[in-house]
Amino acid sequence: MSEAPILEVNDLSMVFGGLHAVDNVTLKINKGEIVALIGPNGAGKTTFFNCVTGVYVPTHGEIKITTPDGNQSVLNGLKPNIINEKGLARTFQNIRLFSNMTVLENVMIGRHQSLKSGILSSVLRTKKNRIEEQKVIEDSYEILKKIGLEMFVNEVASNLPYGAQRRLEIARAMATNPFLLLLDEPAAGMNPQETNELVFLIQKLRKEEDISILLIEHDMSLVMTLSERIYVVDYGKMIAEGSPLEIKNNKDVIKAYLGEDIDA
Ligand SMILES: Nc1ncnc2c1ncn2[C@@H]1O[C@H](COP(=O)(O)OP(=O)(O)OP(=O)(O)O)[C@@H](O)[C@H]1O
Repeated sequence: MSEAPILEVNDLSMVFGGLHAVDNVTLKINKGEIVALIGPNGAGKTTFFNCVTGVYVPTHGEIKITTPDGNQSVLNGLKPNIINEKGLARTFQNIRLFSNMTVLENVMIGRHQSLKSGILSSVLRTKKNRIEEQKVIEDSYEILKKIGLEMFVNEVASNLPYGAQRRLEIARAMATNPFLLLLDEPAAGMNPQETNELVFLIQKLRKEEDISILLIEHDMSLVMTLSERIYVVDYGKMIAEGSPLEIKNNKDVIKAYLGEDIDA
């Protein structure tokens, strides 16, 4: 019997006033896949992410996950922190780091949710709390090593080169121990070398950390290189789904992108 998809979104709609930002979208992600969600500006991609990660409660539809231990749950109506605890982590279109904190501290914030000590033991600095805090520091450093940012460990986040700041966001998301990572335009603003490093990093995370990835991206070369499957939305509606080759040759997609460069 084949495994259940780790994410299954059925007939999802999000209506703002009269605007159908997401209109009856169905999408699934299987374990270990790298999947892209693409579409012209304003097509509804970020709104879709916001529904899946609990920022918005969808107007209609169901969002269901199957965790690596086989537990299924419906995410509709859950708060973002609860969805994060269930194993979905995301990054945002615009960098959202704690810019005055160090690189390590930014990752530790993501990691802290795994702390089991209560507030009282944190205040009293009990032995259990001190041990957990040390573990958070060690785990956070290990994550920075995996992402290739350990050389910046004590640097203030805002001092990092742009591409490294974007990777730090991924590190912070990874600190919450996700099985599914949602990346919203991870290559936005990157130069070609930073984009190449990002491609390598995403492939490495999938391979070594046993996670799946759903990404929104306008850089078609990156999308075509990384994705096994691509979903295309336009005006909130799903207009195509397929392999990179199928999507490249799809007439509806070419029409939606008319005037935009979809050559890999
Ligand atoms: N909170 C909101 N209230 C009202 N309208 C919204 C809201 N959020 C998004 N929209 C509208 O929904 C539509 C889809 O926006 P969304 O940001 O999801 O598109 P997108 O595909 O991510 O675009 P881009 O590629 O430019 O980031 C747009 O018309 C946008 O103006």
